[in-house]
Amino acid sequence: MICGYLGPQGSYSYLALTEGFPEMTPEACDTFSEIIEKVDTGAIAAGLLPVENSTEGAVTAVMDSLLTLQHGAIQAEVIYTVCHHLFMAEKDEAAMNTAYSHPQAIEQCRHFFRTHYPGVKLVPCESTSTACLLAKEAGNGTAAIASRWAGLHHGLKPVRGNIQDNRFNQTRFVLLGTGTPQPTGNDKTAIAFSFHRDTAGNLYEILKIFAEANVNLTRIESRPAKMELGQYVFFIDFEGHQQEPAIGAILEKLRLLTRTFIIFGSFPRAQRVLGED
Ligand SMILES: O=C(O)C(=O)C[C@]1(C(=O)O)C=C[C@@H](O)C=C1
Repeated sequence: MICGYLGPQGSYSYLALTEGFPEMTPEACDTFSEIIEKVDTGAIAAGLLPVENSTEGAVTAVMDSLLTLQHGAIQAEVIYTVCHHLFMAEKDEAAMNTAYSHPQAIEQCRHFFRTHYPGVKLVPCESTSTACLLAKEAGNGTAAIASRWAGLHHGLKPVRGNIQDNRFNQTRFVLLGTGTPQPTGNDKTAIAFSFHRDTAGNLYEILKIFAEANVNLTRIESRPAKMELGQYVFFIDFEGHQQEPAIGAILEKLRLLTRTFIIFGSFPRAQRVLGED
């Protein structure tokens, strides 16, 4: 089964995919929206996407792209411990003037650079593994923030290890595919919705439905609806599976109260944390 991920090889998406789903054949993609589109059209069977990080919060590009999802559904989730390292083509710290990485990784290491390399310019690029290719190509003075695996795989020299600002740095990924996995008794459901009008108590009414059914929410986020200032799309993850009658009843009530209403899927909760070395 082919599974798309944010490439090239060595990105955290790649590491989470190969450790979490070793039976899949990884296919490198350039963007998160490309992965979603390919799953939706059936060009690939599955895709792995980072959705949130314990330090930096939501991966907003993924959330926005998920709103376009048509046929795909979340099948599973994995949690990966992200441990960043600093690499250069030649180990020459004094010459370092630029460091490339994915925007999420840059934010996860910002304090480290302010403290240790305040003069180094942090430049965002498509992924942490693209950063390795850029550092290799540019050579002198250019560094990459990436996993140890990626840096060594792309032939770079390690400069500093464990540079993330927070020792506890985990990213949660979801596996997109098609169909709905069977309930396991320990599942989560992910949805998004918007409201018809901006009126008092909208969100309260939704939260009350969950509270009265005694259903625990595991995540709540909002993103701009990108239509008008003050209009939002809400993303909620909660415990339970859409095929359980109590959860099905909640979803029906929500559908009546909302404008856009998307069920991203019901899937088993992550059982263990990957990437611990
Ligand atoms: O650039 C990568 O290595 C990715 O897989 C992307 C990504 C992200 O978007 O959050 C994945 C995990 C880390 O939090 C940093 C970057």
